[in-house]
Amino acid sequence: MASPKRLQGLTAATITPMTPDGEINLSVIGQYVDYLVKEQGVKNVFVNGTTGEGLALSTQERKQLAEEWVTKGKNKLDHVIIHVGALNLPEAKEMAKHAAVIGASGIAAIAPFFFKPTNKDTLVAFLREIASEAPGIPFYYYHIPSLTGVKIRVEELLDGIKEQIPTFQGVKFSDTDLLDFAQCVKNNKERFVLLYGVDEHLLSALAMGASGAVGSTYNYLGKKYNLMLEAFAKQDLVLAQQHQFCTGEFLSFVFKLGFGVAQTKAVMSFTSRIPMGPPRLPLLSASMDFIEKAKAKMDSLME
Ligand SMILES: CC(=O)N[C@H](C=O)[C@@H](O)[C@H](O)[C@H](O)CO
Ligand SMILES: CC(=O)C(=O)O
Repeated sequence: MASPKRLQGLTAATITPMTPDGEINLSVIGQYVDYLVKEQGVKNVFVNGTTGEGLALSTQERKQLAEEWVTKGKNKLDHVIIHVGALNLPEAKEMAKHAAVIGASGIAAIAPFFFKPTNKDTLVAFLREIASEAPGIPFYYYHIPSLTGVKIRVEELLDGIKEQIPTFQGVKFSDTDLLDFAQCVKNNKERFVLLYGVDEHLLSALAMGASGAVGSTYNYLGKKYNLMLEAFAKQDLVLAQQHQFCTGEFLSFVFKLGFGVAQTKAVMSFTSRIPMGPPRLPLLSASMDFIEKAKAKMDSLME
């Protein structure tokens, strides 16, 4: 699926569907692809990331999911990016190689977060080992310091990275440091794709020059966010704000109830009517109370 087109617009960070007893459920992924494309207008996916509980899955499960997304996305999706980050290099490399073999459009990796890289050079050395297993497809760095604890600034990381990692293509920037993000855009807009990953702040990142966005809420609010991207492209800031405020109202509401990957699975289940199943421990399923309230709020906003 090597796509000549540069990644832009919205990318859904996919949820990993599970059966009621906690096995990965590959059988609904075909339906999931159709839902994203037809109902949300989202044609790019980021598989096995945070939302996909990638770090709670075995390597075998991650490879099966990657294959299913690539297979079912053929001729429907523009980009299938596989997150291959792991705490150990051998498995990360194995998944990178596998992603290339099955025809993924790109790979991404987070920084390892148990033994952490303490400086830019060790992080680049780690990422380079992974990227070199998939020399024919783009590599993206997934920056999510709130979860990895690795706070090396992306501005610094990008300086000279192409010389070290020839397939380096961009960053999924899941942080609220918009100064760091702006510096990345300023220094690299022509060379790299800079994807913003905090959905509720996307409009601010667009103002800073983001190339696109990767996030969990584009699974079920993609249509709204696409309207926002359109309004922004037409320089209709007032309309763009209205769309950001609408999705923001939903998120602000669910944040107060307690919101994370488990709740995202529940919201996607009632929005798409595709059963996403429970999350895997240590995450716990969303409560019935959460589901009822979140659904009522969604219905009131989308009518
Ligand atoms: C921590 C986390 O999961 N971040 C996601 C992507 O990076 C976002 O898409 C959020 O889920 C979203 O912005 C809602 O807070
Ligand atoms: C949100 C996001 O991009 C991820 O789940 O990895």
